[in-house]
Amino acid sequence: MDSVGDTITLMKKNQNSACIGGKTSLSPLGDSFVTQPKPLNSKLPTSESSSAVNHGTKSVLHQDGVLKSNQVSGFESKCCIKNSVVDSKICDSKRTVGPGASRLAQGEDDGKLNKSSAPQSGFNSCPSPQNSFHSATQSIETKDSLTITEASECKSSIEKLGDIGDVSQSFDLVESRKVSSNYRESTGSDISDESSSSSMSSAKYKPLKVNDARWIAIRKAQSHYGVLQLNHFRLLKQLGCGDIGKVYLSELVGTRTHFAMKVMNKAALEGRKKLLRAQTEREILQSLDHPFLPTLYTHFETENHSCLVMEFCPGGDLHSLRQRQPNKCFPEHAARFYVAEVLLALEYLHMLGIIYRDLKPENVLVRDDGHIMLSDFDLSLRCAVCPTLVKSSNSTLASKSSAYCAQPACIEPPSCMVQPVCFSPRFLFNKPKKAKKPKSKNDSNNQGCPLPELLAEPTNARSMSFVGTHEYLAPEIIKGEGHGSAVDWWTFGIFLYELLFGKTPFKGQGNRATLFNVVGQPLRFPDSPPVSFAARDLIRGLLVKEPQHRLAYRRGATEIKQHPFFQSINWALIRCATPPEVPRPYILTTDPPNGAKAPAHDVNPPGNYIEIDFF
Ligand SMILES: Nc1ncnc2c1ncn2[C@@H]1O[C@H](COP(=O)(O)OP(=O)(O)OP(=O)(O)O)[C@@H](O)[C@H]1O
Repeated sequence: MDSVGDTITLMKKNQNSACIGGKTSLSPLGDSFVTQPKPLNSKLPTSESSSAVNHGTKSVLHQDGVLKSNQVSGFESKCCIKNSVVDSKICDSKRTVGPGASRLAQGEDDGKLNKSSAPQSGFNSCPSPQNSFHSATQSIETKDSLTITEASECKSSIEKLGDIGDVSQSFDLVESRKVSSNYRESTGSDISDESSSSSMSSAKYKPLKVNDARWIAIRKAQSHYGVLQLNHFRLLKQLGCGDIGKVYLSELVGTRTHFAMKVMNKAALEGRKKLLRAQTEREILQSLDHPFLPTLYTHFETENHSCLVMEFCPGGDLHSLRQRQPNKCFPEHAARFYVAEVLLALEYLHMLGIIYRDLKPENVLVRDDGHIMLSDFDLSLRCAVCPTLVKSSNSTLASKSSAYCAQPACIEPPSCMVQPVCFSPRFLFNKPKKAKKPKSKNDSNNQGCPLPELLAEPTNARSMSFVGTHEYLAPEIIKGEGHGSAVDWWTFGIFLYELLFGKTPFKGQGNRATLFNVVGQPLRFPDSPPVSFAARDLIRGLLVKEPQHRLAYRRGATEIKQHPFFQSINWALIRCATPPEVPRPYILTTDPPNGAKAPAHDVNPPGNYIEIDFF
């Protein structure tokens, strides 16, 4: 095996062929606490597909990441998918605010919000909400350190997935863990040792991945090679460029399984004080197991780079997809579909104590089956969350005063960190003892058994960080008041607004004006396109400036799910719903020009390569 080192070899576009398409085979995940839908597709990857190595073929990459090959004559060196979709994000201008990103007015407007450019006079001269901006600037100035502080103060609600030393052993365990994988271990720390990174992201508690062909391929490769490294992957194409790394379409050599590999330069990260962010992102990714969230298949370090190997989404992002809609707006049914899936992803994240903080169409990727994947966790905040019974099965509020879970209060008992799937039975069978009330007519009609309602949201978490995207920033972030999970519901409202109207509601001439509008301007709807009352009502509920009065503040995602806008959504079966648009298959021709068949273990098969330097 050749060591790639700091220079990574990027295969020429027309050398390997991969085409993405096919039908979904998403695994099931219980809908919050209430439903456990049947697996959508339990048959899944065939050994036939995962072992296929065909040179001189035209290949179709299916949902499970495996190339299904059809013999074709000659070569095809075309990309039949909207290349523009995939390429359109490469190094595009970003809307994200964060350390090192274009925070507030950095580089835009007059730059007065920047620490070094005497910001306060600009803010102090403004009426009403302006004083709040003053504190926003303070937040900005201390952002990096605050982020570190909040990270170390918050005990992680995310399991710390230990490295698995024995590869073959861990591979064997995949099946047997199907049954016992209903909960995650809690950890007392959310900061792992940077030096302890390994190429193994644990499948320990990822029941959805058991039959995933990509997962199986990674496991097999790990048992064959030991720790996976950069040279076990062939980089086929740059998919995008983020604030802390570049993302490449890559192939696990000899397997024809494809991944999105995020490559980050460690020195650059360190220089820009972003090591912690990168680490947070990796740890969050490791903990996820949800149909609408990315899977981290493995991660590894080279001398200079840190690499995350994730699920590849060939459909581009919702921002690009919206640009291609008539009038650059999604029809209401399409918007409903996308926001509903995003809602489930956010709900799951909140249950894990993760506040996402960077929702925007650019971060919602489209899988080849048309369902979504929420990506990009480097701005997310982790904190503890304690599931709280809001409404018992007899429809009574368990306790108004204890209906919300304050972040610090939950750190102590490790039992706080239970998997959502454990909630339902636990509360169903341990109803709070209450004096029995005589049954009303309505109660008896109710079959006596409405499902209990739980709140598992870091609602009361208090972060002072100034992160997000200007047009999407919640007022409490701008005002520097401290924020919890309600910021995600604000951004959710902006997100729905943008999908429906093709623009965000508070956008000003520049970033600074936008921030003033968010804090001080009332919400307005354009006259066109016509949007239903229910949609506008939902947006109004979400875009309430005071987080305490915002929809979902009290009862979390459940409140939003119950809104009439989502009346037609079957939450438990949304993964079976037909997406508004399924991306056309993605084809890359990947055949070596001489038709030579590369051995499965050959990490540098013959052919032309482009050598590129990162950063
Ligand atoms: N799993 C994936 N499948 C396909 N494309 C991806 C995937 N992940 C990322 N990309 C592409 O790479 C781009 C960069 O992604 P990345 O998450 O590094 O940065 P970002 O979304 O721009 O945000 P940030 O800079 O804050 O990290 C994305 O915009 C997207 O186009």
